[in-house]
Order: sequence, then structure tokens, then C-alpha cells
Amino acid sequence: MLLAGKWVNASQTFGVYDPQDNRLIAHVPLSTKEDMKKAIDEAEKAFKKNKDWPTHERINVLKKAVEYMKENQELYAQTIATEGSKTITEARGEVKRAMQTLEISAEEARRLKGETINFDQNEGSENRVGYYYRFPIGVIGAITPFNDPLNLVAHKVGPAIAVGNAIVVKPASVTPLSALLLADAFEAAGLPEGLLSVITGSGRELGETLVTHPAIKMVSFTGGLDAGKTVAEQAGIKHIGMELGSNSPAIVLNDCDLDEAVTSSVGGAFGAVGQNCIGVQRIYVQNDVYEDFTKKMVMQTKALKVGDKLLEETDVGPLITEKEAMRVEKWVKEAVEEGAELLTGGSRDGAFYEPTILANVPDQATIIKEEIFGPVVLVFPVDSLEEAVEKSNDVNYGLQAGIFTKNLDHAFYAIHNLHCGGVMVNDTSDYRIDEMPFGGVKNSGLGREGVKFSIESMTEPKVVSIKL
Ligand SMILES: NC(=O)c1ccc[n+]([C@@H]2O[C@H](COP(=O)([O-])OP(=O)(O)OC[C@H]3O[C@@H](n4cnc5c(N)ncnc54)[C@H](O)[C@@H]3O)[C@@H](O)[C@H]2O)c1
Ligand SMILES: O=C[C@H](O)CS(=O)(=O)O
Repeated sequence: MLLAGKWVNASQTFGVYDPQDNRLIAHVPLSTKEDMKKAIDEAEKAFKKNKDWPTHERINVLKKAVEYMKENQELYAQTIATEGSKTITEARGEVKRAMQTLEISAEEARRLKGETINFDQNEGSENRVGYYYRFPIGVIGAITPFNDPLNLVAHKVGPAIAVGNAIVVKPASVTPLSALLLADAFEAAGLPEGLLSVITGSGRELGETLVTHPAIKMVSFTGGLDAGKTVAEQAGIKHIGMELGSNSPAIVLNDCDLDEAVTSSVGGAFGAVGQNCIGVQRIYVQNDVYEDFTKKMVMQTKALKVGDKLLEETDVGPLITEKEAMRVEKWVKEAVEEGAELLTGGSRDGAFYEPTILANVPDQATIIKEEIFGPVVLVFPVDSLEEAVEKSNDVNYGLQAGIFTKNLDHAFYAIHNLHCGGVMVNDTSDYRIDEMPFGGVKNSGLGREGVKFSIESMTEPKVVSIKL
């Protein structure tokens, strides 16, 4: 059975398909609960065996993994674009980010520090010196989504390896190949056996075994709210990182560079077919620029090239499955039946869904409150910044938000009053660098990723006091 270029034995396999044409790409192991337990047991043994693995060697392995990815970056890009729904251009961008994520992990490995403690600040402790340092917690259980099948795996594997943890990854069952290729890079880099395993299969089947295993000291989950809730309930008393869904707003004020706001909003709404946790879903535009903004946005949206995701001229490919495209189609139709106005788009062809803009969406519409996770954006006129912020906050998500304004007072009002994990001024919510803290409030998650912040969550402090 061919597995990402290697022949492996597996009792059962499942197919990985290109969502664009349902073409079979590869077979991968349909892992069992026993496979998962075996991988975790091996990870625990490897963690203990390599507990003194020095930082400089961990840094070298991360750097060599990046070198391997650089030498094979087109294979990584083609794999992302084929198994997933990104265009080849978007996929190439993801490979570059994943390599950067691992490079940052190597840098942060060097920076893992503790601090000295002045025990003599307390009367009676004058004869004590000491410090605290951070130690790796053990085996990390990682579960990852389909939409960034390489970089979001790297965001878990890189920090874990950087600080000497072991990690077992369960990638999205529709896009496992990128995670397997990442494992190839670490194998080529000389990562000690057992520190990284990629276990392919269904989250529903394998998730509980991974999450509840006593050797798993942290669950690092990225995915939708429903699955996240299940995982959180199963995890019990252990470290947990939740990177969940969103429904991100952008605010456009009348004092901004309107053309910049339009172009940024089109990219933020329709990049990665809108299958983007920080994609723009709602845009609140100040009344006196609303008509101009929407006209320009409709024009730029109509100009997007929808088609073969492997062609460099394509802007928007298919959604990850036809089922997802049908869900998006249903939500749009419901909104229109409830009174929304379709400004552009609204048609589906298999897994392809036209970039769509809706206006006058009624407050009770599903598409306002839930995460659409597709190429649909809703535009609303507002009288004031205060109204825009209030409406932006009126959903049960809070990952990132954007505001377009040249007025610092307006910017800081939004920064201090938007309830979310990140506010981007003169960018939409769809802005991220892999170093920054990343995560949200409410149903958008628990904790933060971003390499340094993942490292923090994958280590524990140990205090040392020495009585002289
Ligand atoms: N906040 C972030 O950083 C971030 C990044 C990317 C995607 N996401 C979110 O992920 C979602 C889209 O990705 P998706 O469709 O792959 O999400 P999903 O929740 O369907 O699946 C995510 C992962 O969880 C697994 N899974 C599913 N049900 C499970 C269960 N019961 N127990 C254990 N594991 C289970 C899946 O196999 C997959 O590996 C969107 O909601 C998006 O906003 C969030
Ligand atoms: O889908 C959510 C991703 O985390 C956004 S990004 O690709 O990391 O910017």
C-alpha cells in the first residue's frame, strides 16, 4: 500500500481524495485504537529515553527538518493543494509558513528560560538562594484540522520537539498526507524514534483513546467547536489547548483608506475559500461610505478567478467537500428566504461555491451567529463605531477582528472594546504571523498558540530553593 511515497503494511486503509474531482490520491492506514495506544506507549518510552536530549541537538533536528522541507517544498505544496482545498499559490505560502514555524521553534528552544528568585525578600529566608526552570511535560496529544494541513501541525510539533516533549498527532482524516510528510522531514532530520507519531483515521474513533490516555499530559486541539467540546469533556485534569472556530468581524469607518479596506476584505473573506478560522465573515461599514464600499467590494469579488486550484491564476478553489459546499449553499438560501439581499455569488457547482456577498441579513439568520467557514461575507451599514463594536461582539466567538480607520482614538476604542484575542488595525481579522500569540475568547478557544506561547503551555515551571 503506497503511503505518501512509502510502502507500508496496514491491516486496513482509507482513501484520500482530491475534493476538486474526487480523484483518489493515496491510501493511508485506517488506524485502530490499538494503533493509537501503541503510538502513545512508544512516545512515552521515547520521552523517558530522551529526557536528557540536549537543546543544541533539538535545535539541529528542527533546522534539518526545515532543510528537508526546503529541498521538497514543491512536493509539500502540491500535497496541500491536492488533498486540501487551497490553491497551489496558497499552498506554497503555507509551506513557507510551516518552515518558518519550525525555524522559530528552533530559536525559541534556545530561549527556554527560568528566573532566579530572591528568597531573601522574605524575612527568615535570608539563607536561601534559588530559581525556577521550565521542564517538558511529556507526551502531547495533538488533533488538527483540514484547512492548514501542514502549518497547524507544525505549530504543535515544532514547539513540542523544541522543548523535548514527545507528540502524537491525529490529523484531519481528509488531509493526512501533509502531516505524514512533516513526519518524513523529522525522520530525515534524525528525530529519535517514537518522539513523533502521526496516527491517521477518524477523530471520533481515535480521539477518545488519545485524549484520555494517562500518558497524554496535554491535549492540543485545533478544530471546530463541537469536536472541541467533546475533547474538552473527555480530557479531564490535564493541560489543554483549544484553537476553535470563529465568526470574525471587520469594521470600516468613513475616515479610512476605502480602497485598502475593500482589497483587504476581499482577501480576508475569500482567501482559502473562506475556510479560514480568522476569515472575515461580517463587515460593519459606516453609513456614508457603505454604498461605495459595497460597490467596490462586489466588483473585486466578481473579478476573482474560481477554478482549478492547481493553476497559478486561480484565486478560489473548491471547498473541502461537496457536502460543505451544500451546507454553505443552504445557509445562504435560508438567509435570502428570510430577507437577505444577494449582492453577488450564490451559486454552487459540486464542491465549488461562488464567492458570495449578502446584505440586509436579518438578525436571526444562522449565517450571522454561526461560523460559515466558506466563501460568504455579510455587509452591514452602521451609524457609529460604538454600534459596530456592539454588533461585532454579539456572537459567541471572539478570535480576531479588524478595523479600518486613520483615527487613533477610534482604533483604541475598538482595541479596548472588541471582545476577542486579537485586533488588527487597518487589516482585517485575517492577519497572523506565526510568532504572535494566537487564540480567542468565548467559543473561539482556550489558551494561545504562536510558538513561544505553545512552548509555555507544553512546559511546567519547577522551583528550586537551596538553603545554605
Ligand atoms: N482557532 C484556530 O487556530 C483554528 C485553525 C484552523 C481551523 N480552526 C477551526 O477548525 C474548524 C475546521 O476544521 P475541521 O473541519 O477539520 O474541524 P473538525 O472539528 O471537524 O475536525 C478537527 C479535528 O478534530 C477531529 N475530530 C472530529 N471529531 C472529533 C471527536 N469527536 N474527538 C476527537 N477528534 C475529533 C477531526 O478528525 C480533525 O482531526 C473550523 O471551526 C475552524 O474555525 C480553528
Ligand atoms: O484557519 C485558521 C488559521 O490558523 C489561520 S492561519 O492560516 O494560521 O493564518
